[in-house]
Amino acid sequence: MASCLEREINAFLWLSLISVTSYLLGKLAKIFELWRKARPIPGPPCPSFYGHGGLISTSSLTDILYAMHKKYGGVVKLWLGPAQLLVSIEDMDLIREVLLKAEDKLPLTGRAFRLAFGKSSLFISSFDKVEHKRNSLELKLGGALLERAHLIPEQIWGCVIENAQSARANGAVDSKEISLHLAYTILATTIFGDVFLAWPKATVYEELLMNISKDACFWASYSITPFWKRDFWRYQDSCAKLKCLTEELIKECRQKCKSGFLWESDGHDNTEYEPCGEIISLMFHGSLTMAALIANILTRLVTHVDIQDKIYSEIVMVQKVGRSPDEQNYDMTPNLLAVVYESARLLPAGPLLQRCSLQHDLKLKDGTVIPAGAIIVVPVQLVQMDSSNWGSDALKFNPCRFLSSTDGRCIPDQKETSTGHTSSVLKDPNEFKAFLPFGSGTRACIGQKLAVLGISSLFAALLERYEVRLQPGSEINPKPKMNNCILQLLPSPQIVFVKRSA
Ligand code: HEM
Repeated sequence: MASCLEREINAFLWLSLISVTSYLLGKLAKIFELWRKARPIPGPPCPSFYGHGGLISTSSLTDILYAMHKKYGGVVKLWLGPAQLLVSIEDMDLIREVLLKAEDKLPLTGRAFRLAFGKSSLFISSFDKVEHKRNSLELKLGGALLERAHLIPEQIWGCVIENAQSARANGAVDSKEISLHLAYTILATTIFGDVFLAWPKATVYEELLMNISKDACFWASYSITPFWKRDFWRYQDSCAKLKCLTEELIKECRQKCKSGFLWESDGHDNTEYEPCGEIISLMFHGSLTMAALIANILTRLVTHVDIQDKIYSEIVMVQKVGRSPDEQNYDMTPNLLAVVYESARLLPAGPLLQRCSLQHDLKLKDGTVIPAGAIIVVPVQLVQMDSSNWGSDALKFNPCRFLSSTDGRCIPDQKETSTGHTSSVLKDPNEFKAFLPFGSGTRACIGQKLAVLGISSLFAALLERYEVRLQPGSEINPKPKMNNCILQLLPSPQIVFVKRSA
């Protein structure tokens, strides 16, 4: 009896040993396979078993990639660990191909959103799981919601500015703070409509969202969720409160407006549709990215007063012609839109676009094979400031590059202002292969149109009423830095909105 039991234990132990060993051997085989496949990709030799991790901890990844691309060409590999390969693509011919073919995203982004806001079918790794939701949301964002973003009542912006200025003794406002508030108001009013404008908890909601956005990347960076940390639970508590408020707002919207836009199930599956996580994720990503762009535009306008004056002339011109409310101002205000695009070019939302192909190796037309699971990045900040893509003034703020003019100029003159005709025509930004602030390909931003229209309508309303000036003594030479996972100009200048005379 005893020897029978002994034999069974022995058999069990052998089986366990064999399964653990084959599992480890499988893992090892995968690592060797990855090394073999990665070998032809150019890149610096690995300094240790742990790869180039040490290099990355001492300087910014963008700076490292700049040096590596200069030395090794348009495709470069770096090892972040023995089994973690990063491949950076700077070659313009390959970028669009990669962004089209590499359909998945890194799991970390999805993790940050899931940890903060719960289940969402947007901002997740696998393209297969996100494809349907992307398509249906893109339709909604490009239809009725786009119109709402364009038609936000202009008086709202007056109230926002006046309240912000009166809260400060010297009347100057911090450009980053006001931009966050403006972006949040555009997006929330677009998504929730008039219900949001009358909602008494809008300020509390904004504070919670902004506080959470400061910590989201930090808590998601833990590979094991830090349940033992008190601050983590405080963070989770704020996330739960935000979720409750969102549910409350959605409920109110459902009651007050019969046709919701984002919170209706599109009938794709029979499972109960849960819009909360999705709406908070959109509010989170949209508010932060739009705020960064608004702050950037404000900084450009106070430092390029001539351009600000020209945009004002353009807006006056549009008023003279008479703008109908359902008209989208794409062809009416080319100079304003050129400023929006040029600001987005010089300061994209993040320094890198990231992708991966979870299941399959990626074969590119130049013969490069990127192994499945490798982290693929496009150093968008480098690409958008590269003189070989943008000419010798690539580092300069020059909105004219997005304009073509029948007479060779790009800004309206006195005569055009009085007649109401402009000779400037906005070029399609997609004509520029190296213009990627909203990404490109299968996982490109689906909010691009909404963001551009919302922001240009905002600036049309603001500049019509106010002149934006730099507060004397405020720092005007900010450097782009990563803040809450978004590239921003820090420190943000103090600005004053001076009311124009009637
Ligand atoms: C200035 C504002 C914005 C910027 C600069 C921006 C930028 C980006 C970028 C760079 C990506 C990744 C693209 C890629 O990997 O190819 C992205 C993804 C995304 N954006 Fe935006 N975005 C902005 C506003 C918005 C808004 C207002 C919305 C919606 C309300 C939105 C919705 C999305 C969604 C859903 C994705 C994820 C797409 C996916 O993973 O499949 N974005 N955005």
